[in-house]
Amino acid sequence: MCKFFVHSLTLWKTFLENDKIPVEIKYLGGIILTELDSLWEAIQNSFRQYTGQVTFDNFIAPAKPISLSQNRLEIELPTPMHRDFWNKNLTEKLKEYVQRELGRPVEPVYVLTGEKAKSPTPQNVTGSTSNIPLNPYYNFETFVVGDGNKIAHAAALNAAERPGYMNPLFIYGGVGLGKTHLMEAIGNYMLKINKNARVKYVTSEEFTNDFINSIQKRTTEQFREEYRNLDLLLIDDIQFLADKEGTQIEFFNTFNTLYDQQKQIVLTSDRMPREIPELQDRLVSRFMWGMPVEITPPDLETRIAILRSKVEEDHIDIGNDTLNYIAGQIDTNVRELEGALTKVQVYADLSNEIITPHLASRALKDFRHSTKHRITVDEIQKQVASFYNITQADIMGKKRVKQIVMPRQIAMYLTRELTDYSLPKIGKEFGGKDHTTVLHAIDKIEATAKDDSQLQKDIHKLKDQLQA
Ligand SMILES: Nc1ncnc2c1ncn2[C@@H]1O[C@H](COP(=O)(O)OP(=O)(O)OP(=O)(O)O)[C@@H](O)[C@H]1O
Repeated sequence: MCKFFVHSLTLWKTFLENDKIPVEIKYLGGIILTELDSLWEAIQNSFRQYTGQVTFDNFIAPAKPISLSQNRLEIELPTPMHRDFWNKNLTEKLKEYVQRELGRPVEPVYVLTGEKAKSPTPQNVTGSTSNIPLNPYYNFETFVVGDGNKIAHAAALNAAERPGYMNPLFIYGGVGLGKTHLMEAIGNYMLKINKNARVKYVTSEEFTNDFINSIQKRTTEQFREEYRNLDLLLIDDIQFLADKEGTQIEFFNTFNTLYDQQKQIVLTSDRMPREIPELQDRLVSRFMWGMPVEITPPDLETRIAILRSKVEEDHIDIGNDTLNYIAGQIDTNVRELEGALTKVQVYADLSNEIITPHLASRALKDFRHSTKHRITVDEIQKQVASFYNITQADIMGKKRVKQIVMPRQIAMYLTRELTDYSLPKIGKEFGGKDHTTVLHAIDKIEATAKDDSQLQKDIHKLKDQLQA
């Protein structure tokens, strides 16, 4: 980079900072990336893993970051419905991702195109000690009970009414099926009964960050004080503790302290405790002490009931025939179902038409295509494991025997082929392996398959099964 250019950048940076807009500028092969650009790119990548394609295309892609200051991120959205959707479904994840990227909490502010920013509306819950405030919408009243979630719902209600009785409550299941909703419902219930209840909701990544920060700042005593004096500890996505040995030890001690005091612990995960790779046996066994409960995808009737409850709540005028149509199109997960409903509303609003099944079919015309091809790493691992008669834990573990190494490499290869995961992300999903291990696995399978017709057939069969 020439001297003059560096000087100009420095001046520009100084100018922006003096104007109280701290902006980090990076020069990447001819493109100037501000802190905001690179932050937004990282956030979009995280959302890509979290939501389905439809939600991403319709709600995340149209959002534009406008400015970033010490504690405020301004985002422009095209319609009020987009703002509602972000408020209801994406804000907490956004805050979590920003905190992870910047290492500081930032409050998002949504601005509609052509509208000036209003002050942020933090949703803090009185009495909660959480870093992440509970979402007041996630309560038992708004949770629709159906076949796939009735046991989990009953167990969650029981944990809320009789804390410590069934401990821990471990809720597991696929993406967007209501695990966080149920978990936070327990917290909201407890705070309704007693507004001074000490409730803490964090993701396992945040627990890890808090722990690491406390070591760095020499405040582990404070950390322990905070996590071990609670009435209710809610930890979301516990599977991400997988390869974090030190954090697992700390969590083990936190768990024991709360458990001994009969304080309720609620954990969610995308899989059963024993299927979480590299989770210490003593944690696996503790997670099984209470009652692991699964949430499975909702059947058609439950999906229709969920849509009805959403439109009633938001006072939206949509006929049952349209709701039935939407519910028939989306059988992936409830987050996608909500996304589809909002998409139909936005479409009707923009085209100034009333909502009918025909309009819904136009609005959702790309939906089937985009959801059908969304395959998860979990599905790939399970499918490959059962194909080769080994377990998912073998696929994610470290055993070097031949019967396991090859299927593991095939699973990594298929993940690269069938998802948009990066090499480091694949490594993480396979029990915290390095990206070079993943690259080696992919190269190995590609090279072997060239001359091995049986391997080619196996890969084809697996792909067909996964895409069916
Ligand atoms: N049974 C239900 N009734 C009403 N709303 C539901 C139900 N199940 C899920 N939802 C809604 O679907 C959306 C996704 O749910 P939630 O975030 O709890 O899923 P999750 O299982 O935690 O997903 P992830 O694994 O991606 O974190 C939320 O807006 C939630 O309110």
